Amino acid sequence: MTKRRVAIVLFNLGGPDRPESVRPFLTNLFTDPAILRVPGFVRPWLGRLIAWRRTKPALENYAFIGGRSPLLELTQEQGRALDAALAGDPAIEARSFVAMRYWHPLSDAVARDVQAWKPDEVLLLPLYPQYSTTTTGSSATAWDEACAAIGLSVPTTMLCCWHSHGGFASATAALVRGAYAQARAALPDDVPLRLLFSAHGLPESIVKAGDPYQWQVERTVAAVRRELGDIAEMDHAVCYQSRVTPQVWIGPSTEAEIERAAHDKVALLVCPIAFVSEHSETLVELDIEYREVAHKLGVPGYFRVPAQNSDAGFIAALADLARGALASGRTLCSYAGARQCPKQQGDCPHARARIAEAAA
Ligand SMILES: C=CC1=C(C)c2cc3[nH]c(cc4nc(cc5[nH]c(cc1n2)c(C)c5CCC(=O)O)C(CCC(=O)O)=C4C)c(C)c3C=C
Ligand SMILES: [Fe+2]
Ligand SMILES: [Fe+2]
Repeated sequence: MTKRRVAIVLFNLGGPDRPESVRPFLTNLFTDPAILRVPGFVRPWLGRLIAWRRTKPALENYAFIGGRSPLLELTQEQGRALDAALAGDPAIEARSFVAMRYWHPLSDAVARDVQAWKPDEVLLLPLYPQYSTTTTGSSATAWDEACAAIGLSVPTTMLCCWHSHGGFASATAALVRGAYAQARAALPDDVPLRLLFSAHGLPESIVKAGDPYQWQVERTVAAVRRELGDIAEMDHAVCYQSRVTPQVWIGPSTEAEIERAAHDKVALLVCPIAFVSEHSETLVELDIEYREVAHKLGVPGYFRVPAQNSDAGFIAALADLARGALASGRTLCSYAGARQCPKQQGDCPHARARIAEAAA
């Protein structure tokens, strides 16, 4: 039997590869219409201004981790692990390609690589479990534009979201259990421990406009808690980190939850819930900045659950998602046009479904 050649395109946000890249990376981010929702004629100017103002704090953050983001290497490693997990499949020959949204490798170069590989079909697999117009939606738009520019027209499936996938939830719960055991062993018995699920924040206006991200984050938390076994009932909260604009963002903020923990005299076990790789917002914001805040406020302990990276259970979940999407056959959820998860306020029935070939 001839195997179908499937190009799996892993979407992620991307990060600067050296200090000089920080400003152009931020400019790409803040001039994206999915991020900066102002009239088109204002966006290039305002986006550049915001990027310029953000450059100094961002440089300071990246300086803590060697002046660069580890996101590309970690995503490439996930791709290699996924290819290995799918290697025994009798029906497909899968190869992963990483397409970053705001720094290299960008969609246009990746689309050319995919075209050169001559796939029979393409699977777009965002490394964002929850759909947001600012992340998955924006990457899908960039991908389509890149394909249109070079005439790449191959049947394409997109997994729009996988917030409640069982394998993803159980792999995450296993990481939580491991970190919980270490935290408990380090704490005196009479110090309670609270599990803080910390997700990337979003301006409230974007959620009010129908973005399903926050709803899906809550679904992920519920799915992980179901898998936590005997620690499922432990005190927990969901909060949002990384606010970078003056608008109102969804809350409660992670800082506010740290203050509450100090007041309640409980230790914290922080679980990043919307990132599946380590990067500046886990390694700097969670591990350095918030740890320092917790320490200053007298929180009796501060621990962190590692991001999934290439954890075997997580990669098995990605392989299961990929197989499910490819095997599901019919197009159910066309992302052409709207660029939004089709069922805005509810669960997405199409999360594992085969999605439209934009070019068809
Ligand atoms: C309005 C600004 C931003 C929105 C909205 C936003 C949404 C969003 N982002 C992620 C995941 C990541 N963000 C990362 C970096 C990053 N994000 C913003 C701004 C917004 N993000 C900035 C300015 C930056 C750069 C870093 C900084 O200046 O602090 C990263 C990668 C970082 C790395 O080190 O590689 C990720 C990943 C999600 C999931 C999300 C909404 C759902
Ligand atoms: Fe979806
Ligand atoms: Fe972000």
